Amino acid sequence: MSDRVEFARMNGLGNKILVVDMRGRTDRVTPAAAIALAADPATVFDQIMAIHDPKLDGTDAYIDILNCDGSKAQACGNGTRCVVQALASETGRKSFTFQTIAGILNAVEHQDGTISVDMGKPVFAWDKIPLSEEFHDTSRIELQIGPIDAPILHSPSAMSMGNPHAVFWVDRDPMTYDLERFGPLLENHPIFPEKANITLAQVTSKTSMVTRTWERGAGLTLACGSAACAAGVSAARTGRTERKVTITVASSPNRGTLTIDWRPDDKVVMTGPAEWEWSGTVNPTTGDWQRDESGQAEAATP
Ligand SMILES: N[C@@H](CCC[C@H](N)C(=O)O)C(=O)O
Repeated sequence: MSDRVEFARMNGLGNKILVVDMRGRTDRVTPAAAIALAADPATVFDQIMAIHDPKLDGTDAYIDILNCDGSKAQACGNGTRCVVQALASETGRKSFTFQTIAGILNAVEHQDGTISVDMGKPVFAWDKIPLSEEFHDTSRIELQIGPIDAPILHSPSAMSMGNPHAVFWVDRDPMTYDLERFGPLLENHPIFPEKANITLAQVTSKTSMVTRTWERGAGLTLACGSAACAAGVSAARTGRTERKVTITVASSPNRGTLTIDWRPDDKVVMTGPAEWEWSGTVNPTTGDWQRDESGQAEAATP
């Protein structure tokens, strides 16, 4: 087994993704490799999407997801779009089925280059999100930050999109809140035994919202796809919007957008772009890496 594999530096609305090709191997990208790659300014990333051989009939690949702190994640919407773009470019195929620790994901690349991922069904039960306290109604849980009589953020909607999310409803642009300060406090709050991704969501019409996310295991990122799904579903669930919304991700370059459609069959479909930046090789155990000389000119292979 070679000590190096191919990888691509990609992004989904600015969410920094490394797509690592682990097919044909039995080893894994180690947390140590992830931490080393995240510490290098040239390879700094939010999530690694490691593509493995399929484990289940009917699937195209098993995807392992690592945050930049080396922890595992159950879902990564922006990263999944990057994997689709990489594999579509390699194979010419347009639709794929992946297995992750959270379940099966179907995805398709459209004619215009955008990619739709069926992110599965949302989960609202308090012990499945999970929360550490019983809440009959998780669409508005007791949690606040700031002065007790004038909280800055309060009563988020909690849910799982495979991974845990809390969505705080705000009435002005999410960029005007000090999420860098509140994010770590909320991510690590004891109410979230497995921590949580923290999103600020401003509803701007029945079909549009603006979001910004502090990610579990990654901190302030430019975009988070599963958080956009959580915000879209939570907004519809609480009657703030319709079930199909356009989400402007406030922190992404040029305030990019994702479409979130919570379909009648309960599946959440996220649609948006993915972008290849450059390719190289990496040692999945140590994180030692090298950029392809001709990387800029190559097609988007993982
Ligand atoms: N950026 C991702 C979410 C990544 C996982 C998250 N940090 C977690 O630990 O749950 C996305 O686009 O969904």
